[in-house]
Amino acid sequence: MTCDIDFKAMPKIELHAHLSGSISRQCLHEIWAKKKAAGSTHLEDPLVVMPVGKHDYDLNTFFPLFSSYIYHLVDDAEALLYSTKSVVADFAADGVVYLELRTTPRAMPAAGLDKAGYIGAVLDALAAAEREHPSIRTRLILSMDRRNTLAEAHEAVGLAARFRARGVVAVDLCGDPAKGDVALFTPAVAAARAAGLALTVHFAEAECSASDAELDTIMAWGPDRLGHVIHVPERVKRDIAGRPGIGLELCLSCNVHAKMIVGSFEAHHFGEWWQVEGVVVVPCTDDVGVFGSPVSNEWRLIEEHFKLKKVELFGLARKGIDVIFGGDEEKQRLRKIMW
Ligand SMILES: CNc1ncnc2c1ncn2[C@@H]1O[C@H](COP(=O)(O)O)[C@@H](O)[C@H]1O
Repeated sequence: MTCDIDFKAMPKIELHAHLSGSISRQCLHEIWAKKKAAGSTHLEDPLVVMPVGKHDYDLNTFFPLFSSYIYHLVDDAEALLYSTKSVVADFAADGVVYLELRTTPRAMPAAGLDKAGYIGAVLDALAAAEREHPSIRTRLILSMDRRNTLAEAHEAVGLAARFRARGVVAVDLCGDPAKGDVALFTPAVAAARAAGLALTVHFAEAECSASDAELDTIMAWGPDRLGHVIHVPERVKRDIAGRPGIGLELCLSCNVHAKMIVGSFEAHHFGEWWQVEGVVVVPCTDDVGVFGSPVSNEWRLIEEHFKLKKVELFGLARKGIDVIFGGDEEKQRLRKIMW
């Protein structure tokens, strides 16, 4: 028997959403159609490149979507503004009342935007979207990419510090888990901490990124939140559970569709973590534009596969407020909205 919750109407928070991966195919198509009509793109229609209903991207086919397609399509200020506003509108329509988007600073030479210009434009778009959708508040996290050099990582941290007053709250480490050595980023993480920024890190996403050395390095950074948290040995699980207040951003549909876990939803480690004392589990979408499951559907899947009762679902959703990076005032606003 299922409970009768309207998961779309339920006020929700979303803390792990990559901007470029959250753009809907329809929005990408609209951007493409406009460019095509103006004769300014030779790219194929996104609805051909990423057919509607196709969500089975694995880690080998997923990352190239950005470098070989989406970044070439969303490559100017107009497309960036349009797509960012569309992402926020989609989350707001899905009942999200607080959204932390994350993005990797990237220059857009065709638009004359350097990395700072890119972040400024994203923040402008978030502010405009909030004016159009007053139910939702947004913050921005800047991602360091595992393929970055240390200098590039420092640049991302510097931008995060520079744009703090405009709503950048944290830094993230993301990117292809098969690439890079996270130990390289320790000085950049220290700089982020010194600047008062929060820290969230993609953690044990793939077997190849779950070596003892990598997990120990990341845990030594003292992350506020961890993303994915899949290939975690018992020893490290105990370490996580021994850090009260740590947030776990778990992305069920992403992990299932990308075959990052063995088995389907009922095998997801959400089932293992959601009741662990002190740990705050927050269901997130990761890349709703690619994996196609809005956060309302992630909650529905949780209800379906883990049989949480209504009071448990609402309690879990509200608990997520404790681990947002948006500050006390925002937490208070959310506690009023979320029962
Ligand atoms: C399987 N889940 C994931 N694991 C690791 N990194 C991911 C990711 N999903 C997205 N990204 C990272 O986010 C970038 C796209 O958004 P932005 O251009 O930054 O807005 C991707 O290039 C990748 O580095």
